[in-house]
Amino acid sequence: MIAVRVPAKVNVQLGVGGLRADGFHDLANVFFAVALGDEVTAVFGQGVTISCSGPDADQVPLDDTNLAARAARLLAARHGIEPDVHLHIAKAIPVAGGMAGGSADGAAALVACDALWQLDTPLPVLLELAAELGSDVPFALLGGVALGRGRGELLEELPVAGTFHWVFAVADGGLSTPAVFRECDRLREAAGTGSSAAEVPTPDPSAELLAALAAGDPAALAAALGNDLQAAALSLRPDLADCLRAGLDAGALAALVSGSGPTCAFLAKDAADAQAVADALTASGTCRAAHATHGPVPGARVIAG
Ligand SMILES: C[C@](O)(CO)[C@H](O)COP(=O)(O)OP(=O)(O)OC[C@H]1O[C@@H](n2ccc(N)nc2=O)[C@H](O)[C@@H]1O
Ligand SMILES: Nc1ncnc2c1ncn2[C@@H]1O[C@H](COP(=O)(O)OP(=O)(O)OP(=O)(O)O)[C@@H](O)[C@H]1O
Repeated sequence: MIAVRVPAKVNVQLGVGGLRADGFHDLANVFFAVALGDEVTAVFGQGVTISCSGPDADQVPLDDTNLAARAARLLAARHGIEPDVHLHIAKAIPVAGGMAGGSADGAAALVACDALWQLDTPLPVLLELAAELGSDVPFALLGGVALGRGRGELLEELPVAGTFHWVFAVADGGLSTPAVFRECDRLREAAGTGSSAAEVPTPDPSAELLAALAAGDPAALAAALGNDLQAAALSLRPDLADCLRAGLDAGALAALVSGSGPTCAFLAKDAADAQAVADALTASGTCRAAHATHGPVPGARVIAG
C-alpha cells in the first residue's frame, strides 16, 4: 500500500489575460500550497477503481472521469503497462471550490501509482503528464510557492520565507471553473475593454507580492493579494461578498476568493488570529464551514508504503 499526501492551493495572485484561440487564458498565476489537503492511497487491483471518503464524497465522480483515475491510466499508458490499481481518496479539499481538489488527486495518483508500480518516472515526465491532465495539476506535484505562466502549467518555483496563516471558508455548492472564466470574459466585453488575447495584455507577477513572499511579511502580502477572477465569481455568487466581509470584520488582514471560487480565503497575522477568524466565520452563518491552516507545504509526497 502506498499513501500520498497532497496540498490544496490558493492563488495569491491570479492575473488573467485575454481568451486565446485554444479556449484558455494566459495567466500570471502565483500558486501557494496549504496544509489543508487530501490523502490518496494506492493498492494493487484489477483495472482502475476509485473510492472516496469525507464530507463531500458524494460529489466526487468514481468513474473514469475522476482525475485520479485519468492520472493512473495516463501513467500506465506512458510506460506501456496495464493500469491495475485501486485508489482511495480521503477528501478534505472542498469539491469544485477553487482550491484545485481534483487536480491535487490527479497529482497524488501519479505519485502513488509511480511508487506502487515501481516505475521511477523522472519529475519532468511526471510534470508533462500532469499538464495533460489540467492546468493546476503540475503545481500540486511541486507544492511550495510557484509562478505559473501560460495557462498555469509553466512553473517557476518562488522564494518564500517563514509560514503564512490562512483561513478557508467553504461555501454551499461549487462553481464551474470554465463558467467563471466565461463570466470574466463577459464582464470585460460589457465594460468595453474586449476579452481576446489581442485586446487584453498578458499579465505580469506583482513585484510587491513577490517581495512580500520572500520577506515572509503577512501584512505586505495582504496588501498585494489579487484575483482577476474575483469579480466574475462574485457576479455568479453575490452572497460571497457577505463571507468576505465577515472575515475582515473578524480581523483577517485580507480576504479574497480562492481561484475560481466559491471558497473564500483569508490571510491572518498568526495562528491564533487564524483560529479566531475561522471561529467567527463559522458562527457568522455566511459559509458552510471554515478551516484555519498554514503554508507553504510541499507538493504530493509518499507518506507511507
Ligand atoms: C482557476 C485556476 O484554478 C487557477 O489556478 C486554474 O486556472 C484552473 O485550472 P484547472 O481547473 O486545472 O483548469 P483546466 O482543467 O486546465 O481547464 C478547465 C477550463 O478552464 C478554463 N481555463 C483554465 C485555465 C486557463 N488558464 N484558462 C482557462 O480559460 C478553460 O475553459 C478550460 O477548458
Ligand atoms: N478527484 C476529484 N475530486 C473532486 N472532483 C473531481 C475529481 N475528479 C474529477 N472531479 C470533477 O471535477 C469537478 C471540479 O472539482 P475540483 O474540486 O477539482 O474543482 P476546483 O477545486 O474548483 O478546481 P480548480 O481550482 O482546479 O479550478 C467536480 O465537480 C467533479 O465533477
